[in-house]
Amino acid sequence: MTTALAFSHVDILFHRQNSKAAINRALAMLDEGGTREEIARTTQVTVGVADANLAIERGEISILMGLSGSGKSTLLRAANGLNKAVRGEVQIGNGVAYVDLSNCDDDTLREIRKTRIAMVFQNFGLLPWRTVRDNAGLGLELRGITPSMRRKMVDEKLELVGLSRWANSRISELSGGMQQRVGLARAFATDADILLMDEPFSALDPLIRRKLQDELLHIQKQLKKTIIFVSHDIDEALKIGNQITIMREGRIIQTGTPHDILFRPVNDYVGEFVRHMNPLPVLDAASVMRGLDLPGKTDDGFTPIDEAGLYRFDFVADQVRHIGGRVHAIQRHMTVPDTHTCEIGPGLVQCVPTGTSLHAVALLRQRSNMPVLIHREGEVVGLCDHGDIIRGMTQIMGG
Ligand SMILES: Nc1ncnc2c1ncn2[C@@H]1O[C@H](COP(=O)(O)OP(=O)(O)OP(=O)(O)O)[C@@H](O)[C@H]1O
Repeated sequence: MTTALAFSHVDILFHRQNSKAAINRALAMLDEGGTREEIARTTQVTVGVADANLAIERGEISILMGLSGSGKSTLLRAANGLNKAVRGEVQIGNGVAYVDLSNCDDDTLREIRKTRIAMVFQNFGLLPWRTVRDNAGLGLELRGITPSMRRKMVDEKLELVGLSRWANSRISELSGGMQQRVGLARAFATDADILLMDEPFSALDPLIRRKLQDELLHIQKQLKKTIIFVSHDIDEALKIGNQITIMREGRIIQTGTPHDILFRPVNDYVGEFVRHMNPLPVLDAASVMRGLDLPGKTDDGFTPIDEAGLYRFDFVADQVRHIGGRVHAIQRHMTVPDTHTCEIGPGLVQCVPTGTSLHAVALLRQRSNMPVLIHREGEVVGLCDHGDIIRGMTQIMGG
């Protein structure tokens, strides 16, 4: 069971007096295809979310995107029961069974909110007079975690965001960007496995924002929480999301990977959203690689890997050989390599998983000065040389 949270045919409607009759009338109109405006005019009911279906896998970052009023926050708040679905189910999984948040009793809901889900708001609501450690531990304190346990949990997270030596400083002594990092540490310090983030970075200047996105990805790599993240910003969504959902007027228009949203938009509305995006960060090795003939398609049992035919891959010995006889060892990365930290010697052939970004592949090509091999679960399936990288980029950019 890998789904952490699933919305199934969820309708969330608002009526000032919470009139059942008005809401039922609005539901009937929804079913007949009535628009939000028609429903509001006839019944005074606001359609927050209509017929939302979305499954979020454990350990993924799922982004809700859309224009103002499209229903992002309303759907997010249904994930911790702050908004109740008037119809449909919001299922939260615990690895064994699912609980329907819109129909469970108050004790169950309270327990789930206390142990499973944490909400992170814009600017994180830090308390300036408290220390960094006490701010980062606020959520744990509210949950009644003991001071010694709290300290251990918080100090680990402060280390992850590089703020260990500021633990005893007051928030007001920190720069804006550092304060936001305390907020991130706090979000991740809770023992909740699901984080709901409502535009946490939206008020920040672009440079700090990009840095915090990097921090978020860095922490997430280690902690693997399930995150639902509301954003207005398609660049942010494509950078940090494993899954992106585009909403319009309360309805989900498309859900998919960043690649799907960018290259397979379901309609012009989604297409317009991504039209001005730079697609490069989303391209991965699999989208540009050349398939390798394996093994021994050639007379001598080797497969050429560069365009000039100087280097050949020996599938059996797991080596690359120059036609002059020189052997080049292969450095296999079983997970996507971090190009900031990994050392690449010239002449050492890099072999990376299919999900490695084109940007990383291009860097590895440049630093090793050798074509880059691509593997799927350990089996070499393709390669990227200069020509493949450039061809991939120009095709995507419409060249
Ligand atoms: N508690 C509420 N009572 C009445 N209407 C509500 C309530 N919460 C949300 N709405 C309405 O539901 C619709 C969706 O709002 P929501 O806040 O989810 O949009 P959003 O996409 O998050 O917008 P933004 O990006 O501006 O935050 C809007 O028409 C809003 O006015």
